[in-house]
Amino acid sequence: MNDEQKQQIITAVQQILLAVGEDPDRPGLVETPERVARMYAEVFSSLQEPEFTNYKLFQTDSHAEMVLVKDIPFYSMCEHHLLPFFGTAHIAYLPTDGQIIGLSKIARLVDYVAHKPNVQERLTSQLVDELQRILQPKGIAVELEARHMCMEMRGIQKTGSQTVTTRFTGDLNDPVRIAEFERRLR
Ligand SMILES: Nc1nc2c(ncn2[C@@H]2O[C@H](COP(=O)(O)OP(=O)(O)OP(=O)(O)O)[C@@H](O)[C@H]2O)c(=O)[nH]1
Ligand SMILES: [Zn+2]
Repeated sequence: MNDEQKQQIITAVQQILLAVGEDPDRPGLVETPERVARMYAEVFSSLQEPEFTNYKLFQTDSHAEMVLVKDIPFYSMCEHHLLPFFGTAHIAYLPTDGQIIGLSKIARLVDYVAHKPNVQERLTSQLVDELQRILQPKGIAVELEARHMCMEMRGIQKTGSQTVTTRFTGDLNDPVRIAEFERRLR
């Protein structure tokens, strides 16, 4: 995020503080707009990166079984209220011809798709689309479990409710494979 973008956020936050009835000049708040600008630069960092490129692929002899990385924590911002939604991502794929990805890069991909305004369904789809582009695996399974602050601290106020989204593709879009994936998650 460049200085001009940061200044636009600072001005906007000052206006919001005024509009909600606060005094943006009181000591506790004078630095807040700049802090919020730095915070948005961080939580929306992917808007400045048009493509996820930070990954490495490796070749194994012939690993063809399901690779599952589960319980990857993520934090995102709901695009309807700009409030956090957060939880865990579980990601599995079936390698094609032994082609695998560094495990940490799967977690980095989760951060990449999470660091922009989103809805949980699109976050789920984007993970699948990116893995397909990067790995061309024989199949992909993605499950996200998340709590939405827009449903908990306001509005309907359903504290602790969880939203679960899934998407399965290729050879993992099969009842036996899905059951195996779900069994490994529990
Ligand atoms: N499908 C989906 N909906 C979401 C997500 N995050 C927030 N929402 C919903 O987006 C909807 C926005 O509805 P609106 O009626 O426009 O907004 P609202 O008046 O603030 O709605 P309430 O939350 O019901 O008070 C709400 O039902 C939210 O629960 C998400 O990730 N996926
Ligand atoms: Zn919301």
